[in-house]
Amino acid sequence: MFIDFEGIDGSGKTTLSNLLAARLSRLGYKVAHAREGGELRSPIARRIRELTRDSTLLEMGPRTEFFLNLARDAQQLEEVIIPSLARGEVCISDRYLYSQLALTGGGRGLSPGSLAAPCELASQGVWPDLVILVDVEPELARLRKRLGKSQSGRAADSDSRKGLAGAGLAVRMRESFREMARKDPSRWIVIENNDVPLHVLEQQLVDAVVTRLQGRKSAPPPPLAPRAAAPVPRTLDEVEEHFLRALDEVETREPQLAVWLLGGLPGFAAHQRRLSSVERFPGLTVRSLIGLEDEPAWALRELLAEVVPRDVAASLGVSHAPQAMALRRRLCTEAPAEVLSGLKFNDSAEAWSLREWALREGHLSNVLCGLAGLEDDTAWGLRELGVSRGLYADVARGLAGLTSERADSLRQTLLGHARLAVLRSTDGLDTPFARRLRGALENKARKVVLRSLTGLDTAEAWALRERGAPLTKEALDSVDGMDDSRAWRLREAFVRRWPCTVVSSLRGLPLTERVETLVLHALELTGSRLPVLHKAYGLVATAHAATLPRERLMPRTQDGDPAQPTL
Ligand SMILES: Nc1ncnc2c1ncn2[C@@H]1O[C@H](COP(=O)(O)OP(=O)(O)OP(=O)(O)O)[C@@H](O)[C@H]1O
Ligand SMILES: Cc1cn([C@H]2C[C@H](O)[C@@H](COP(=O)(O)O)O2)c(=O)[nH]c1=O
Repeated sequence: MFIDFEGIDGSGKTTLSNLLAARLSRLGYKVAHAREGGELRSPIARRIRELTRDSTLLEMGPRTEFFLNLARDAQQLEEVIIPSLARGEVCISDRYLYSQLALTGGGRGLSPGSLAAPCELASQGVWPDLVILVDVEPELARLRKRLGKSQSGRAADSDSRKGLAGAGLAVRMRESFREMARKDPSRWIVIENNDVPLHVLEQQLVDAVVTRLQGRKSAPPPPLAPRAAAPVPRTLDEVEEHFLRALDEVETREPQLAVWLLGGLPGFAAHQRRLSSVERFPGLTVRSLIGLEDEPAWALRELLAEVVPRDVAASLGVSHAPQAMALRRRLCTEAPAEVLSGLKFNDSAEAWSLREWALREGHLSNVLCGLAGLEDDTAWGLRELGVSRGLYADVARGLAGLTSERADSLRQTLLGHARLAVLRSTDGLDTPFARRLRGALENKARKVVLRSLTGLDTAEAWALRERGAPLTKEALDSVDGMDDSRAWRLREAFVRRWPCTVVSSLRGLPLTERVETLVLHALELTGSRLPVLHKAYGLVATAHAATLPRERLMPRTQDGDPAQPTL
């Protein structure tokens, strides 16, 4: 029997397909996983995968990508799947040709009819007996994926061609997968992976598969009790209560995700939750302090500095506060990368003394990344050294914030080596070079181009946003905190398509009636689902923190004294 798992990135295919393989083996079935632990079995398929992910190959067209992906699947089929099926095994695959139909048809917009014949050729007529669509809200998939990356120490923005089109691609692919499942219900099973514990999903899956393996006419998978629709807040004042209730539920299923969702949230409620998670997840808890500079945040960082130094250093972001600099001096040996990247836009003598120390210790590439915003001779000398040593991407990262001709001329030099890093270095800048580069890469790296518009109020920026908004949410990310009428028009026009991003783009604005109406509308449209509720709470908590006196932010003991975090 051939079983294929499909779904968007981060939907849980690898997790669930591995769990199924292990359970079936324990039940005595002979099982082969064609991509155990996420690694394709065929070495040739792995090589092709590397090619499709290479972020230097921005010119790769959708047809080339399609044929490469078909080649990868054809090779897996020939080398792994067909031999396994011939041995009478249950063969499990984590993606097959359906992924290519969803990517190239739904995602990239090529006519689905034209893709059928090449897929048929690649398949040799072998199609799965059962396809399991792991369906998930794209925003939740992204949150889980980022959490997973943070926990495994992988960089959140590590470059890959994947994702460069923007998050809208996953939304379109999801629609395409759902459509395929709807049209072929005897082959496809849909497993919803939003708010059901993994062990429940695993059991549901095992039951459905064993039913088929025993030759029983497969009933549709046992439906889970339908989730009661969450009540929707009626005012912004009710958002906190709704969010905290939802967070309690997440905590029972995915405790790490519950901590991750506290990221950057100011205020008493979030701090209280950090205190209760700090013992179990000290690193994640302290990372959730990013952007916070209140007393409880400093106290927690102090407490954890020796326990999770890298996480504490990362939680400082690019803060220039004296407490941040004192912690960086303490942590530089254990966490050089985090400390040095936190020195962006920091021209103080203290920052330079940390950089000098780091150079003596051989951390040139980390120093280069932290030079953003600095134009003095020493910074330029280091950049020249970086170029001479081939550290192109690090030099490019350290050009962020610079608008001089000299900066643009270096960007031009670096373009042949590190295009995406150069593009990112133009974030928020309106220079002739930045405009040219955005024009050249708009259709090749739409996400990065749109993100680079953050805060820009130019005709070029608005035109790019208008063109990008129907395709992907990052067009809305770049209007974060803007009160401009064009920003409002975009938000109101796209709230149905990108509700989460529309809500988060309001963060930093005062809670006016217009803000309230739009946020409540987004919550209504989405049935107050967690990702939108999370963003809504972010903006409410931020607005309240900006108006409350500092001491009100301190968690208090029952006697009214400031609570001290303890381990
Ligand atoms: N129900 C769940 N509860 C908790 N964590 C989950 C759940 N489903 C998925 N995850 C987590 O989400 C992340 C993504 O899952 P996974 O790697 O299995 O997805 P995937 O579909 O294989 O993604 P990709 O296609 O990008 O490889 C992992 O860190 C996984 O542990
Ligand atoms: C570029 C891109 C691809 N996909 C899909 C389509 C492909 O089959 C797979 C390849 O990725 P994997 O990590 O080897 O599973 O992913 C996608 O979902 N999003 C993209 O941007």
